[in-house]
Amino acid sequence: MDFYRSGRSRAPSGSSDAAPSLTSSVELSTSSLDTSIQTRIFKIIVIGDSNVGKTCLTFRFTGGSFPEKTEATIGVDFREKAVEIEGETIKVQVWDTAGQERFRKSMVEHYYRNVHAVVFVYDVTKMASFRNLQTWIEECNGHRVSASVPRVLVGNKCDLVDQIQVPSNMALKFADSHNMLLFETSAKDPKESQNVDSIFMSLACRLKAQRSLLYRDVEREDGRVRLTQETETKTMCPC
Ligand SMILES: Nc1nc2c(ncn2[C@@H]2O[C@H](COP(=O)(O)OP(=O)(O)OP(=O)(O)O)[C@@H](O)[C@H]2O)c(=O)[nH]1
Ligand SMILES: [Mg+2]
Repeated sequence: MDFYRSGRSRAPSGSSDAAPSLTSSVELSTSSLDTSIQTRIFKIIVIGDSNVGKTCLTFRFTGGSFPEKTEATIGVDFREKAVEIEGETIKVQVWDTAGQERFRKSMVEHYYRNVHAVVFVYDVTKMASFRNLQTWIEECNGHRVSASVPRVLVGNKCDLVDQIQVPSNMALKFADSHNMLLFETSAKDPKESQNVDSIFMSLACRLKAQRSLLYRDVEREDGRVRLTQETETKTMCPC
């Protein structure tokens, strides 16, 4: 699994296609070293039926508020947030995908390419959105997303307590059977904002712990450096 790093001249709109993987040995000038190893980027996609609240959840995490008004997402919207984990600043790049088939079909390949983690969302007040999770999971599996890519399940709109259709124990059973953590939350309720944050933070922590690219053996010669990439498993995480 490769992790993107910012400072390598790729905007979110460049998508994973434009984001070349790091090779095992990279030569950079000293001046570009600072920017190239500054920030790792984790690509997290948010998937689920239209209207379940994907845009609102990603907005809550990256912007800290609930959007007054949303429209159906067309293609994908990118939102980013820099988070600090164990002293390392990591950029969480959230791909807010479209739930409507007609707005997503040309983009699906891009969603799954080089994805680092997947957030499946359903609406706790709409049983159909929960039942459809199976289809979303099949789509994800159909795009050869590795089993090592962490996945979580999110039941949104818990503030609508009188309208809940999906019981927690049913959701928990489903999550367990797919080896996912379950978060029940609300993008709308400000008291739930920490819970929304923890969806993405738990993934970022897992990704950081799972595999870490380390740069070692920095050789400085005539203002140039050689970086050697290593992969290491880490277990420490503050989350
Ligand atoms: N009560 C309540 N409403 C919510 C919550 N989250 C989202 N909504 C509302 O649900 C509707 C759909 O939200 P979006 O975030 O646009 O849904 P989406 O999943 O992004 O939809 P697509 O872009 O079409 O896939 C909007 O009217 C939101 O205001 C929530 O936590 N509670
Ligand atoms: Mg949306």
